[in-house]
Amino acid sequence: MKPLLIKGARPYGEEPRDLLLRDGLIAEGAVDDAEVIEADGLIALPGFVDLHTHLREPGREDTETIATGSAAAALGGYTAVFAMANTDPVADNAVIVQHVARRGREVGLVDVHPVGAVTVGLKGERLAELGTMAATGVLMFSDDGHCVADPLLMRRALEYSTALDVVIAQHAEEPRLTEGAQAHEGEHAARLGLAGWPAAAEESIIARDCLLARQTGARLHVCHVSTAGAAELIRWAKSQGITVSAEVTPHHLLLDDERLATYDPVNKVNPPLRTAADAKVLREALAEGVLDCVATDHAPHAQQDKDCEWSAARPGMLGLQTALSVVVATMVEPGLLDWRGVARVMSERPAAIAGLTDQGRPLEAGEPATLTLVDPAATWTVRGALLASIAANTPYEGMTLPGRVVTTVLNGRVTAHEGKVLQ
Ligand SMILES: NC(=O)N[C@@H](CC(=O)O)C(=O)O
Repeated sequence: MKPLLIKGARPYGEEPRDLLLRDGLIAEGAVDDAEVIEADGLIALPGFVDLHTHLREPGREDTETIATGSAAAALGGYTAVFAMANTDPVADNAVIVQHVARRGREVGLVDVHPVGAVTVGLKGERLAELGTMAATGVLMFSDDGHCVADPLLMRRALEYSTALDVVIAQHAEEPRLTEGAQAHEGEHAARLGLAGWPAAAEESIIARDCLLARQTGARLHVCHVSTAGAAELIRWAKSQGITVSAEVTPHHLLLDDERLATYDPVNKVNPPLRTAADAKVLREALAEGVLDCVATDHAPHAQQDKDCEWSAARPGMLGLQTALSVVVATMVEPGLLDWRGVARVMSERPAAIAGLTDQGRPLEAGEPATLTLVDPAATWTVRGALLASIAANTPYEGMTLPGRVVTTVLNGRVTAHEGKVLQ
């Protein structure tokens, strides 16, 4: 691999500096034979880490594969993704998680970390073999798409996780409170006659799980926090020294339940789009560090599962290629985060939460050459059909968003450059 010289990029948006990438690392000094990327005006950040991606393989390769999802990730500036376990078959055993990891390595565009299921078949009845999966390198377990609703099962999972030194990521949704739920329980759902998904369904599980994390000393991670009350609970738990971390999705930062008026199922997602007041609190909580990181919850769905009546549509939205731009629009442009802050919420914190040691590293000599170049001045118009995912269910269709990922580098190798994936 030839050395690569990135000329004039601004690490973390600060003073321009040349970055020499050699043998997979950021190096000191200069070389004559380096390939050059002119990066005047571009911002260099550590490669993004997504703790919450649905890659759909095995089982729904008609909507996404590990190859197409990895391409979308690289184009979105990501260098590592955590692939959720709600595949078919479910990733609840060593064979499936090893298969996902191996396919990720074969594709080679992004580090693919399989998430193991907490319970067998995501059924919430008995624990999956967490230890066997952890022995293959699984760092995070989640029944995402489903809540581990049984408090005793959740307690046991947290207890095992401490011995295995892994994270349990909870999809916080008390199922009895969301039976038949279609949208955030509030004014807009009421007007459309859609059954409500109350904030308390999310918040009651978060409160319970924080108490269980305190009891067990485990590392609890809360997926896709979507309400103001949930952010308050996380704030309280952290103030008590409970080891809890939390993510927020780009769509919950930008969009709200006024979108329901369109009656377009592209806006159907789990947890649902909440109120504008919730979104504002989430942005502030992310800026403050109460919420640790941004995670996409990239959830590709087939056209027939989205272009149908609301109640029949599957919940979920694409997110990998639009995440950075939505973070720029919601956090950077309003002055809530600077580029150091973007590095924190998109890369450093998610890497630390999962326990990755080769991602989210400082842009300094001797560190892995794993980084993303962003053009802060560019804008682009989102077209679902042009995204790398097989599915096209983006809620940002036709929107012009600020900030564009120009180049992604994983261990010294360019994986995406100017909108093209480089294998
Ligand atoms: N987040 C979503 O809206 N969808 C997720 C699973 C889920 O959480 O329902 C999916 O896998 O499609």
